[in-house]
Amino acid sequence: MTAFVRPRRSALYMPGSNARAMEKARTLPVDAIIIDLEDAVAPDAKPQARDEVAATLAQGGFGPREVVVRVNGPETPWFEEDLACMARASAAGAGPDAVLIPKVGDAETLRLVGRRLEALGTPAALGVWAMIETPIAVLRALDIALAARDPLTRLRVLVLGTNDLAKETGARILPGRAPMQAWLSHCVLAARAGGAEVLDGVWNDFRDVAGFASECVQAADLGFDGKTLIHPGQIEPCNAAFTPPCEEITAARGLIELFDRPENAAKGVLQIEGRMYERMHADIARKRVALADAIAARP
Ligand SMILES: CC(C)(COP(=O)(O)OP(=O)(O)OC[C@H]1O[C@@H](n2cnc3c(N)ncnc32)[C@H](O)[C@@H]1OP(=O)(O)O)[C@@H](O)C(=O)NCCC(=O)NCCSC(=O)C[C@H](O)C(=O)O
Ligand SMILES: [Mg+2]
Repeated sequence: MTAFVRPRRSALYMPGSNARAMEKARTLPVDAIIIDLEDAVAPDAKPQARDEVAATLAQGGFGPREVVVRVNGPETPWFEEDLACMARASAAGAGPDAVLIPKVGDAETLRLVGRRLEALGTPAALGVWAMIETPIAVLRALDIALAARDPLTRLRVLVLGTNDLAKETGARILPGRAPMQAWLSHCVLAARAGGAEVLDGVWNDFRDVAGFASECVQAADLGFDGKTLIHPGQIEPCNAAFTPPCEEITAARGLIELFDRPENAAKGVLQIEGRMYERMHADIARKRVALADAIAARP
């Protein structure tokens, strides 16, 4: 049986106070949208934005796009009502697919969120994503990611917050991201160890499409499942970088077929045109084919 694959190549943030952006999101070729109630919404506008987001969710119309709402953090005065509002929407069948918790500092925070969701009677379909965007979160990334194994936490995806990381550490945001590469790779490793997916941070200079495209390729090379975005102009280069190329998928199907042949049933290793392939390469090929098929099945 093939596991269900949900492409998360591109996840576009938009302020929960921007009705035009949320309307536009219904037509954009993006895999996920992240409606923000945290940093993109000014403190005085938060209660109204929360109501508008609930109304937008009730209208629906997002099709296959995964819908995520970034709530304010547990230490803020808005958290309880943000979470309660999403729990009510979810119970009414009009909730997001997940809530994104900002500035998660430890696994206990995720258990606290899980317990609140349970207490609010939130359907199990509502998942949790966690932002890794503080020095302590990067240092504890493994512990946080391992929380994905505890069903109480509902944790599915880690999301890097590279702007907050730059703010907290003093590291510069440079092309190629040398100052942050070790942290990025550490978070990818942690996510894989815990069984969560992991999305890269945003590229702020949204008019620089070439620079953005090369950062997407870097993120895919590092092992991220996708990247978070701030502008619709970033969607297509991002999807392109995280979509397995046709030639790769043709070769992957060939490799799977070769290992599946009866005459190769007892073989652990094959050579094709001077290159070694083990069964682990067929496993990688199966994953890539499953992702490509899931992308191709999108409307
Ligand atoms: C950055 C922006 C403020 C720029 O907006 P704008 O000046 O309106 O751009 P354009 O004129 O080029 O927009 C063209 C059309 O596209 C629509 N649009 C723009 N952005 C979005 C969007 N994000 N989602 C959906 N639609 C969008 C405009 O409405 C225009 O449409 P039309 O009317 O048809 O012409 C803006 O892009 C923006 O607000 N971006 C998101 C900002 C945000 O959410 N920031 C918070 C998350 S990022 C973060 O916090 C990262 C993390 O926590 C960390 O620490 O790193
Ligand atoms: Mg942030």
